[in-house]
Amino acid sequence: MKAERWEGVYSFEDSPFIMEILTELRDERTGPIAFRKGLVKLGRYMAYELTKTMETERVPVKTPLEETEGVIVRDRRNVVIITVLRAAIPLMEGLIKVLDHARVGIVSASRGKAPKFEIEMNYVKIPEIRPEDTVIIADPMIATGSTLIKVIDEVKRYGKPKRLVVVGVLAAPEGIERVKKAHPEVEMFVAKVDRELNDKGYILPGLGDAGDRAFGAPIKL
Ligand SMILES: O=P(O)(O)OC[C@H]1O[C@H](OP(=O)(O)OP(=O)(O)O)[C@H](O)[C@@H]1O
Ligand SMILES: O=c1cc[nH]c(=O)[nH]1
Ligand SMILES: [Mg+2]
Repeated sequence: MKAERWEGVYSFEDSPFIMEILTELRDERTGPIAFRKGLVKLGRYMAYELTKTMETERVPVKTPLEETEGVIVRDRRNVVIITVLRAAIPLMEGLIKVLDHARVGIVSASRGKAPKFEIEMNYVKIPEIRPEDTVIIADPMIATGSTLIKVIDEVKRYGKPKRLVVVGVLAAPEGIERVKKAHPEVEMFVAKVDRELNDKGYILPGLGDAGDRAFGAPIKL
């Protein structure tokens, strides 16, 4: 895990396994089945990395032979995962394999076209957020940051957690800047910080439209 140039922002370029998964996700030849599987794998591995930043507790444990000392990851018991539709569905599936006690919130967020990138958010189901909770917002792409800012604004209405963490695949520097400006306390864990955005708001080199790659492009009726 590598600290980025923004406080509380981390990437995983030093993890060959995460970089291999990212490479497969980027590859235009990767179809939806492998793309979804890649997101699940990445979610699981990033959750495992996240547990290294969580509070632990030493506990007594009795083996069949004698008593010894064990460990529990205390914070793992108090997790809320917020899944940002659509592309975060497989990412959440991976995260919850490690963070299996998690309560889950679902929000829809659909980004409009450039240059306004208005966010439509019309489905919001979020559980109560308690002071001991680590809230993990799962969204694979942080591009302009507009989606994330709107989701965090909404999440904060449900309570003040111990930690507010974003788990994503790729982030653009512009998006990180905007999110950190709006919500400085947010921590961000992404596989990689990419170069820039193009004029349509896509991350470069990126992986394309994460929702479409995972589930197929929707049609307008
Ligand atoms: O940082 P931003 O510029 O706001 O863009 C990022 C958002 O774009 C994608 O969602 P999209 O709106 O394409 O919805 P989808 O997952 O349904 O395709 C992605 O999953 C993020 O939620
Ligand atoms: O590159 C991008 C930017 C926003 N949303 C995506 O799915 N991909
Ligand atoms: Mg999309």
